Amino acid sequence: MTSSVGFVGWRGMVGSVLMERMQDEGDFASLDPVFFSTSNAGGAAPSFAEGAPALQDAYDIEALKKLPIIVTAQGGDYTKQVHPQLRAAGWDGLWIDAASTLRMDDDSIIVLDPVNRQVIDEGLASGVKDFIGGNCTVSCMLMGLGGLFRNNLVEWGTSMTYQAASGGGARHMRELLTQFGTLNGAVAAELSDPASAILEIDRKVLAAQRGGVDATQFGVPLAGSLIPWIDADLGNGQSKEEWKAGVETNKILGTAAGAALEPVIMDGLCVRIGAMRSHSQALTLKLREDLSVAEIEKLIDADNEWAHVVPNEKQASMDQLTPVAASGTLDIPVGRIRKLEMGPEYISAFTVGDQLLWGAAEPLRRMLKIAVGTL
Ligand SMILES: NC(=O)C1=CN([C@@H]2O[C@H](COP(=O)(O)OP(=O)(O)OC[C@H]3O[C@@H](n4cnc5c(N)ncnc54)[C@H](OP(=O)(O)O)[C@@H]3O)[C@@H](O)[C@H]2O)C=CC1
Ligand SMILES: N[C@@H](CC(=O)OP(=O)(O)O)C(=O)O
Repeated sequence: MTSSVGFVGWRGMVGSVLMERMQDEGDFASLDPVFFSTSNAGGAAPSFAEGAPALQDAYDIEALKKLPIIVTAQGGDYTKQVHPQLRAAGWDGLWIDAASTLRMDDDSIIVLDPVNRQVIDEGLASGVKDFIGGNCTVSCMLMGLGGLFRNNLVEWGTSMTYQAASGGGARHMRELLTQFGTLNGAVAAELSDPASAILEIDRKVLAAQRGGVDATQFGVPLAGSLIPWIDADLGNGQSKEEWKAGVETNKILGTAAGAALEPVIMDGLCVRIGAMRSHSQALTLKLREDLSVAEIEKLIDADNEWAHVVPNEKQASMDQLTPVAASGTLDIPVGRIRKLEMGPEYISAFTVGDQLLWGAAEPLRRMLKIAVGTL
């Protein structure tokens, strides 16, 4: 039997990756998809969905209401506007969403099934209707280090992130490349002359960064630089992206004082860098026990089929622990694992994950399969 599912936001960054994964995995075979658009109602459904009706208006509550499941990667403004209207109209279908809007609501679940399948199953059984994808860095961290978090071994941690341009969306990726092009163009003549002075090249690049690059999306140059702030300013010195690390980690794990998993203190600094895709993070973890590095590596490797340990060696780290290596794959490499000088319970780790896959599209894809009973 096939299930009717409405898709909103299917042509954006997260949505495109989701559609690609669903095609690769043959997911549409068990679905009757209905595609919505905020900008092109009446237009043709995507070519990969043979037989799907024309695009419907994503703001048409009556059309949305007919569907038992809606999957959206349209963004937070859309969720803010449409979700309450749908619920007020009596719709009690499943809402599966990439946006952060509903994540911390009491009656929503953050989905990351390799980490919290039990929470998802219990939620479905008890009538929860809103299933929301987690923040990209949090989801990638828990996929990589689930073996420590899920065994109640982490007392606290800091996550210092290196987040790619793609976290901002398609226009941000394009702007980064345009900026690199502008900088290259500013010194093209000097670069082609091996005898030209490096200080002159450096001066011209800096002049272009300070005066000549298009920074409409990022607000400041990112090419050849970085931006040590992501998402809103909470007014207490913390960015909203940094706040998510603590609250979402605990919500996904279902921690509580006295429960099987104790609350974990997570905080850190989130930084945008000039990588195209895939978010990286350097972690400092205070463990509850003094485990050997070999035991730690074993737990990480054994937790799920996508996390794997990269030996803490120079060449392996350079080859396997980068955005270039991780992008486009579901692998979550975890490396640079060693005991820190602070004491035997303090370890470092470095992990990279494609934030458009495990950080966004894949948990939604899998949640949909759980909802229709195929996972
Ligand atoms: N980017 C990331 O790494 C992550 C994003 N998220 C969340 O997912 C949600 C969607 O993010 P993201 O996919 O990056 O957003 P995008 O901006 O890429 O896409 C959102 C919508 O923009 C519209 N759109 C307008 N112009 C274009 C265009 N030229 N190409 C494609 N779409 C266009 C489309 O709607 P329409 O077809 O109706 O016109 C599309 O569905 C957000 O809530 C975000 O916070 C979550 C985790 C990670
Ligand atoms: N904030 C992330 C991307 C994102 O959309 O996150 P969230 O879903 O938590 O808003 C980034 O900029 O890299």
